Amino acid sequence: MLSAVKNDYLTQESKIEIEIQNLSKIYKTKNGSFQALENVSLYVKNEEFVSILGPSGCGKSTILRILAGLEEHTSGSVKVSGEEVRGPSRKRGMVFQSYTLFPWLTVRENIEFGLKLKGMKEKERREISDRYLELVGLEKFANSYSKELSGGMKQRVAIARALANQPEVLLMDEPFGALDAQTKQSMQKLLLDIWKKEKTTIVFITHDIDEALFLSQRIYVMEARPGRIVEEIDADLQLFKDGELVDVERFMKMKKHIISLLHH
Ligand SMILES: Nc1ncnc2c1ncn2[C@@H]1O[C@H](COP(=O)(O)OP(=O)(O)OP(=O)(O)O)[C@@H](O)[C@H]1O
Repeated sequence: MLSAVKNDYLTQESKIEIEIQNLSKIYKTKNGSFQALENVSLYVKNEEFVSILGPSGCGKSTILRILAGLEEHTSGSVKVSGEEVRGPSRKRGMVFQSYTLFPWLTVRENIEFGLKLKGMKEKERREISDRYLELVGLEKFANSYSKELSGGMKQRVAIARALANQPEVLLMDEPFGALDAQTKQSMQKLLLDIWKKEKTTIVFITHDIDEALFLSQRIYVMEARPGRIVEEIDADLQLFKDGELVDVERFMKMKKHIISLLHH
């Protein structure tokens, strides 16, 4: 069982980008209140890819919304880059499961949206959108509208849009949850490539064990009622090579262990 932040990370070289200490969240409801999170503590190092895995309703999205500054917490401390989170910030990019592109804007305009808001000049915006269009392989669709794209393509635009703002952390809430298995797999591979190239710190929410093991360096496993972290798992174990599972035995062992935690 792990209910507190590991202490040994303080001795490691990488800087801590996200630090959550004893986070609790109580929602006010019609009939009173509902405790969604209890004493959640976790950390994410700079350039790390960390997943939060847990059953439906355990509070994964609540953690992400709090990190994004979209939801207030009841108690505890939530710091990103050393600063207490007090509201939304462009330093934290979000990618949700449902496609949140502006339908009246082209792919390029969607990617440039935040940059335009910041007052960036067109030439500079264009250079950035070109770079991210290329990164997600959508150069040919720069002038298309959201309705002309497949689900996977829309998520690629959403990722490009989030990254174009140069966030310090990328918060991803089941971004591939609505995609078919094949598209999901290719998106996972693309995301890993992007993460390696861009060196972004990523917090990834999922209830899919295979996905968490494939993508993450570390996984926080949660249980529900109230939402708590039950274990922190080191997943960075060369289970995969070039996107293919190479250590089947170890993978199955870890998967079984996580299933036992989820059914605990
Ligand atoms: N605004 C709200 N008011 C009251 N209760 C809420 C609110 N938002 C979430 N909850 C409750 O808090 C709990 C955690 O919700 P949350 O969406 O964070 O879970 P989750 O793990 O992301 O679930 P899923 O995987 O299904 O998206 C759930 O029981 C949910 O019903």
